[in-house]
Amino acid sequence: MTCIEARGLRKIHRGGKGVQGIDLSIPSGRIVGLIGPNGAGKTTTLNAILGLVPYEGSLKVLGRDPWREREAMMQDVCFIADVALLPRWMKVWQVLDYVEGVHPRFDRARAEQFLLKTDIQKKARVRNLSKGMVAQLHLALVMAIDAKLLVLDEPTLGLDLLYRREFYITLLNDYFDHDRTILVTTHQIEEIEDILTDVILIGDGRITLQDSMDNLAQRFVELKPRPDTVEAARALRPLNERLILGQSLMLFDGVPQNELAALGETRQPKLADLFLVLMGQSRLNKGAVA
Ligand SMILES: Nc1ncnc2c1ncn2[C@@H]1O[C@H](COP(=O)(O)OP(=O)(O)OP(=O)(O)O)[C@@H](O)[C@H]1O
Repeated sequence: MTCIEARGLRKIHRGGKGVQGIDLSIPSGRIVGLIGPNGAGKTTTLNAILGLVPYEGSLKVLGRDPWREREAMMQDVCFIADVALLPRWMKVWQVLDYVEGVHPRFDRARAEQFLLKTDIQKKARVRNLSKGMVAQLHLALVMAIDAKLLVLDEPTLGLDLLYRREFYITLLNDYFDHDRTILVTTHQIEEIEDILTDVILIGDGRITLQDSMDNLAQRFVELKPRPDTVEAARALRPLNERLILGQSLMLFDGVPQNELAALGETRQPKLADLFLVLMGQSRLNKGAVA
């Protein structure tokens, strides 16, 4: 089943920036990273998916139109924004009471069970919790909601490395299953690349790449050619070549791995390196057109 389907999705803000007409197809049961530089259009895309802004084009989330059927759609959707905003004056047990009161799919016992694994006291006020604890509390609330789609916009912003790691591990172990879909944006690509099943790269409101991590691993190969094979490797038209300590490192798209292995050392590129090359290229192409 398809979780999110967009055709020609367009949301232009005053000033001309925004999302310039994108196609998306996200099947259920995937963990998808929406990745792009500052101002790329990630939050605008998420806002359209969450039915928070009107848009042009067609968009279906869990079979519904988010703008016209937001209330029904949100019964199956959960969202964590980049700032874990919880009322600072509330005590933790009051937060639990509140969510229990407003969300039909909230399992309070499950949230409390999760909180037991943290240092968060139920009688503590939100304002006295550390940033990491607020994120843990937020996560406890979200994980106790039986949603089909979880949308996370920079969920670990401002957290230290330990909290960030714990956040994703908990999410994977205690929340994700194959009926659920997670859509996450983050600038910390290295930290999520191992948990993603799919990647969407977005830049200047346009999609540069949309593929599964498995396909990316097949498609893209990094090669450190031997000195005597550098020219032969260049003839295979790498997407990019850079020098590391005087040695050439090339990135290829769609050249068979065994062909490249004959020319030197090959490895799978890190998502962050792929991002830098593809985003750099889309900027260069834009420059060429302009
Ligand atoms: N309400 C608005 N009015 C005018 N321009 C806006 C508005 N919201 C966003 N923009 C512009 O649209 C573009 C996309 O913004 P968006 O917030 O979607 O990017 P983003 O990829 O989430 O960026 P970041 O990683 O910095 O959060 C940016 O150039 C931004 O300045």
